[in-house]
Amino acid sequence: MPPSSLRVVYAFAREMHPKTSDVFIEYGTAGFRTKANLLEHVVYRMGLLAVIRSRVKNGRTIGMMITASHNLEPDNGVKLVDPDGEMLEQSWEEIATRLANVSDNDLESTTAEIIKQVNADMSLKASVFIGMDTRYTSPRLAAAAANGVIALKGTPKEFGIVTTPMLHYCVKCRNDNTYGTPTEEGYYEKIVGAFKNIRQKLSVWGDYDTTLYVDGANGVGGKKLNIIKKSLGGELDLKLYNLGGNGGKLNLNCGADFVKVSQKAPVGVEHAPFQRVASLDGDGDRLVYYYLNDTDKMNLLDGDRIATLLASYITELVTASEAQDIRLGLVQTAYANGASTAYITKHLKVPVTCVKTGVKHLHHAALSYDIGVYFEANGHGTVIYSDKAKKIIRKIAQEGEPEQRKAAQLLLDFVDITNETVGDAISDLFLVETVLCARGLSAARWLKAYDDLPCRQLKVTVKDRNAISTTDAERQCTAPEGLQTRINELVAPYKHGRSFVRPSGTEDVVRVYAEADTQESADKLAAEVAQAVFDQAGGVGDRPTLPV
Ligand SMILES: CC(=O)N[C@H]1[C@@H](OP(=O)(O)O)O[C@H](CO)[C@@H](O)[C@@H]1O
Ligand SMILES: [Mg+2]
Repeated sequence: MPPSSLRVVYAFAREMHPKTSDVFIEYGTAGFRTKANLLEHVVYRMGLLAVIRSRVKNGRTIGMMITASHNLEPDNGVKLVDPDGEMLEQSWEEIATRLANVSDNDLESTTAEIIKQVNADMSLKASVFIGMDTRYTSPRLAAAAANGVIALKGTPKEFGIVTTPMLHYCVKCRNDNTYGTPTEEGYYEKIVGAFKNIRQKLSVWGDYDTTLYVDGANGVGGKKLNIIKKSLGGELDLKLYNLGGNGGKLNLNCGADFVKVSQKAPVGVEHAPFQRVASLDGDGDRLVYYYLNDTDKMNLLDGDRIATLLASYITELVTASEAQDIRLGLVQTAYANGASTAYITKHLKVPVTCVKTGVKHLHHAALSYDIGVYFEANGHGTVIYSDKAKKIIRKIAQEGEPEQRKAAQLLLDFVDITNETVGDAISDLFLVETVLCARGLSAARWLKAYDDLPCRQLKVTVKDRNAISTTDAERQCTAPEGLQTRINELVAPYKHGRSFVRPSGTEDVVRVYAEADTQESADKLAAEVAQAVFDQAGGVGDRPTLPV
């Protein structure tokens, strides 16, 4: 593109999407995320970057999702999706951060530098898919994103309101047409179609009940399930709550993050004793289950439970199909409940890898297995199957003995229900429902697999959260000096005690995690560690207090 026309682009940027704040913003665990009114120039610039990225990838499609996931309504964010539907390559996060923070005056020269640095051929075509969540600030930001794409002569395609995983799926399909059709309808056809297929092969038995309550977090996931619901026939009877009507506010006292962190039932959902409820987050990429018993006690089935359920069913099918040479493994983070890790290694006898927080790390580690199941405890995860594994299973489904064929065919449906690009609440919900149905399980019986260790998460506000450094998949703290020694001293007296701290990548806080043999102990240990963080890492505001 000749420099004169680029000049017009930057003049337009200054005029239409000026940088109005000097607050430094970083491409974090899940892209840029902050107050929506600070983001317009960032999103416009990510439109520019998406075009450059598409050209570096020979014109393959890149995705842009406007969302702040489980954050409250005033926040928003943007994340980029790479051509295979995975998160943006990590080495580009620093480039994204640089471009987002330069002054309007330096935007032109910095963009030129980046084009040179990544060796982008700006004469190539570029394609960018743009999706957004239901926040009222999203349409304006999506328009800024499209303006950025057009500015560098890329072609934007706007998907309107979609879940984050739907956008990942569409990007993958656009670049690999064997995966499916790159539209919302194509997503329903593949994922919901495979669920209906598998359910016709399984009979409803035992304690499984086809009624499922859903907490939609007043976000996009519930809205999409409302569309899907009509096509499910009698296979699954969805009762949907928190669909965004009746004044329900996005993620406010509801949704997967609220349920997981507070260990409380969300508002806006009717409850019946022992009725299982699936709770989604605001952009439909996280899922947890829970039920209340007859005394209204909360029983949570989180990402660790979903991972173990899926891994054990896949193992069962792989064994029944007699597929040889398929190595299944599970990936977790330090937030995984210690009891789940023990159950996976000792009972399921499946290897476990522990990685840093953030789906990109889990996804990456899962790639080293033939079948990799990865979940964050908060319910974000999926299963990925290598080409080798798929090929072996397909062959058995066609050529195996009848019993082997049957198992392999079920496994192929299971693969098709899975959104392999990224954690997906809707796809995961259909996977969980498949396993519960196949095994005749109620939520209460599902919970019996193992007993979670009581745990607690707290947040501490400090002057600079990056003063905290960690190692060993975030389980050990290397700075500030002395903090890890203090944590070790605090943990020592507790039976089954474990605690770690790390700076959040999405909020300006330090997160504290603790588990122990009783809830009282976990709460106390978390508070003690929070105090240590406050004292030794520059706490601001009120010092955390111990539970009374
Ligand atoms: C403890 C926790 O749940 N952390 C979440 C949260 O990251 P933080 O870096 O902890 O803020 O948001 C991420 C993006 O959704 C998610 O990947 C991660 O698991
Ligand atoms: Mg999310």
